[in-house]
Amino acid sequence: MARPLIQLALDSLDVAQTLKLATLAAPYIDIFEIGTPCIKHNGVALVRELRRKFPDKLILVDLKTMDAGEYEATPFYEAGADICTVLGVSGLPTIAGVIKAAHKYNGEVQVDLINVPDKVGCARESAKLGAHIIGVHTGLDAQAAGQTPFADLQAVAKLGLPVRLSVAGGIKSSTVQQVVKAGANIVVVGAAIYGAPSPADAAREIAQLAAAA
Ligand SMILES: O=C([C@H](O)CO)[C@H](O)[C@H](O)COP(=O)(O)O
Repeated sequence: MARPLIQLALDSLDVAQTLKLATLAAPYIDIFEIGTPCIKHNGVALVRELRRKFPDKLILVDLKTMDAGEYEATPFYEAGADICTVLGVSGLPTIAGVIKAAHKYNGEVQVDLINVPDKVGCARESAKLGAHIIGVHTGLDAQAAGQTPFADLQAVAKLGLPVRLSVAGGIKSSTVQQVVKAGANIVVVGAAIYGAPSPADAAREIAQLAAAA
């Protein structure tokens, strides 16, 4: 398997803080995720700014699109996003719309399984439609209620779908190897990096652990 990619979730609303964190962690990060609260607050201009500052990084915009897939995602691909997310619960026509927008800009689509009741079924159908990445995701509120993404990751990985698997939801240095061994190709890390005393050291440690798993 190729080296797992590390995705840093940029979840601050503040642009200066977001750029500072991205700069500190950049040497250890493959994908910058502009988190949902951050993209809602700052909009497409932040995609352009990150693209300009980090021409060699992949940029994922965590739109979590729920409707009007092609219409909503198009300006973000146009601004330089490599990957946009769409909710699995949005349904197949919306997912297909984001895939159509991605094709126009040579981009990719991640279907986020957050709160999807039948995650295995949704992952199968999304892969059939042409989604590139399936995201197994325990959101911040579900994490606060004690949930984790580990069992769902195992269930989706077992399917052996022709897609990359991303995992998000409180991943940290003590769990990164567990998710890579379970089949994650992309490991998303937010709080364990931005909440660490040294985000750069935390990012380096997590990247090294993932590569060694
Ligand atoms: O996607 C996220 C969340 O739903 C807010 O939009 C987080 O960025 C994602 O969960 C990663 O952050 P951590 O769980 O803190 O690692």
